[in-house]
Amino acid sequence: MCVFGWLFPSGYASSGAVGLVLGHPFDTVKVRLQTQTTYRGIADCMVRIYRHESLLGFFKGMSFPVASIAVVNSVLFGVYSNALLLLTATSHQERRAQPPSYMHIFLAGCTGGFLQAYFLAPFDLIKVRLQNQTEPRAQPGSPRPRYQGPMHCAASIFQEEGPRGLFRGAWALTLRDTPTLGIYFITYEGLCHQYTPEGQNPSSATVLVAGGFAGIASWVTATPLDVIKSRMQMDGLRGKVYRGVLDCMVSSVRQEGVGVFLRGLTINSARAFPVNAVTFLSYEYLLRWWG
Ligand SMILES: CN(C)C(=N)NCCC[C@H](N)C(=O)O
Repeated sequence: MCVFGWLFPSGYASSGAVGLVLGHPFDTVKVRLQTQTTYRGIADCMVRIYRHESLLGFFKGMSFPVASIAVVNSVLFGVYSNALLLLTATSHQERRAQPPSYMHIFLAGCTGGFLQAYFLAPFDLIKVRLQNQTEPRAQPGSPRPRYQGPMHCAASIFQEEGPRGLFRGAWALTLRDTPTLGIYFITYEGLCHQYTPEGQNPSSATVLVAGGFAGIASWVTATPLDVIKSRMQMDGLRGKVYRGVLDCMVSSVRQEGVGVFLRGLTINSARAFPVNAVTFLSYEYLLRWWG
């Protein structure tokens, strides 16, 4: 069953993409709050984006995440399923009767998170750079944004910062995703186990609720490093140059206090529920069809 993650990414593409499109406006507000200090809060940021950039401003940088979701989720869920298979020597169906230990679930989730971070890094970098462009849609005579679109952004980063530039912030992203994806899968499997009769598959309602809470639990714990990751990805563009993840943490705390680590927490959590409810529903159904 475990090759399904690599063989059937189209299921992830359609289901994951819907959640991603719905969640993108929240993601844009979160990224702006984490990297720009001019906004006074969620409402101020939303009003200013709407007034200055129109509704389209909320959807900046969306195309690459939508185009890459199938690959990123296939790596994450494929590695997770295969790691669990290696650790427990049981198939998905057998695991309903013989649930794996939480330690195995955590380790498999961390492995998935670690490996997916490298596939996600360049797409996430381009997304964050485009989301941070505050120029309204190009009109004759108006100033043009630095990046004209995702391909232009990728090419410019490649030219200006070299191939390694496309992986700016990848270390912070790996530190963010490795433990938090362990938490993600533990929360999901734990809630499904709790609310499903012995030996049965969880109902769709259980999957949606468990997936939603898994998203919230993982994003709450991921937010501090999410702030650092977003700042590292914007590094250099606005003059500040961090010497590494630790330097970024120290200088952010010095300038803005420890509260800086909570930037975007509320909006991250609100976005996490629907996006991850839909993601886990597609994961469960793909496993059952091809499991
Ligand atoms: C805390 N983290 C990094 C995660 N839970 N990641 C996996 C879920 C990713 C999903 N597409 C989302 O954007 O929420």
